[in-house]
Amino acid sequence: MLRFTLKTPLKTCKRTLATAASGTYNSLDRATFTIRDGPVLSGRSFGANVNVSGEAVFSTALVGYPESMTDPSYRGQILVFTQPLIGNYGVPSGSSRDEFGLLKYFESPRIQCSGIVVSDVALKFSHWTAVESLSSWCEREGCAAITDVDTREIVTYLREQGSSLGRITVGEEYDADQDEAFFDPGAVNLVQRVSTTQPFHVPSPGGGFHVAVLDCGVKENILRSLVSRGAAVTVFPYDYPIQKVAHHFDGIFISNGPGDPTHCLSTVHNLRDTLKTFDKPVFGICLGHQLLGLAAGAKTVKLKYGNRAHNIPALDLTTSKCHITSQNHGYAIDTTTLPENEYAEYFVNLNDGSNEGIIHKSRPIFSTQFHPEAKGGPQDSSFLFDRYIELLKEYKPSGSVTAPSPLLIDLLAKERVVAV
Ligand SMILES: NC(=O)CC[C@H](N)C(=O)O
Repeated sequence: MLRFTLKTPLKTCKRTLATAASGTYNSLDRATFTIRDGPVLSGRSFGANVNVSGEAVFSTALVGYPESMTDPSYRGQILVFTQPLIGNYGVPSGSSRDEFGLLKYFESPRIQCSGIVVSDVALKFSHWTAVESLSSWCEREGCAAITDVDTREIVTYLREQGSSLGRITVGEEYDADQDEAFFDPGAVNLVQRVSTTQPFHVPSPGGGFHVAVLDCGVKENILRSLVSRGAAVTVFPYDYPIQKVAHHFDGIFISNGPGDPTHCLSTVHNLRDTLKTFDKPVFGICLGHQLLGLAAGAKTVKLKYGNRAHNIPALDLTTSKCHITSQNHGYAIDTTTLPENEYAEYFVNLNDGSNEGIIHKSRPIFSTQFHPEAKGGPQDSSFLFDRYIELLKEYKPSGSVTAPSPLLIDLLAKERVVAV
């Protein structure tokens, strides 16, 4: 007979009563999840004692809640998980760093979404990396969290009605008069809230390349994907006039980030200016892809309810190979507006036909709507980072020195400098 011994004992969050073992949450405060002009669901609060509102979005990913919740692209959103049981492997340490000095488990130093909605929170957790429960993490970080609601009803509604605003209210009953209290993250520039406020530098051991990263809310694993492959990065605020320094670098990278890309018109302007003369490799991911598209002259559209999952098929139109990809976006490039003389569609989404990438017809410039850094997985498309590194090599003049000078780099911060 097979016998399991748990190496890590099951731990229990502090508010658990005996009833939690039988799957009820009577020990938790009452809470309400409300969709504007939509369903109102009663549940139990297991996070911070705060009322929040924002865009209600759903993710069908089965794993990766710590990574998703710390991904700056989720800023201003209430994340509904379709995976019914969330929290069972707890939360890893937010201060652990890897060999590059980057956050080992989180995608940024804090929880970025405003709230989370789950069907069945696991009040007991077990994992060798876990240091606390999902509940205590949410409580400590000020993230609202509601459980014991039917997430199938929410997702059915969002898929039919499209993107909607939602609210989590703790303790009190829903009050229809508060409708004006719904915060619409699409109406504001969220990138300025998550971008570093000063340039910072992450060296790469043995790195022969130096890439300028435009930080619109960059994930740690994007930086790791670059520095682990030999490209040191200097990360600039999203609206930094990159055209003034681009010639010092071997390539430019444009990061992911929250909200509507048309709020970042200064970045679009700077990129357009840079691309007039910068003839080295450029790579963009998600918001970075959309900003590259806008700089190229294309337009972006808001999708009905977006794509958030870890198993979305994207077809590479240059090879006819399909890759399973990780995604988190609500906007997309309208390929009918892409200037055909310069750019071609690179990848297309096999579920809904939306654009998943663009590629320049004669220059080393490409971008993807999906996430090749994929944290959480799958890592099928990580080869795009290898391709970018190959391009950096190909376009680096032989004998050229990686700049700016080490002296200037020493003066820069070593990690992102966040607005308080
Ligand atoms: N992950 C991202 O970079 C998201 C891009 C953009 N905010 C969108 O929702 O489409």
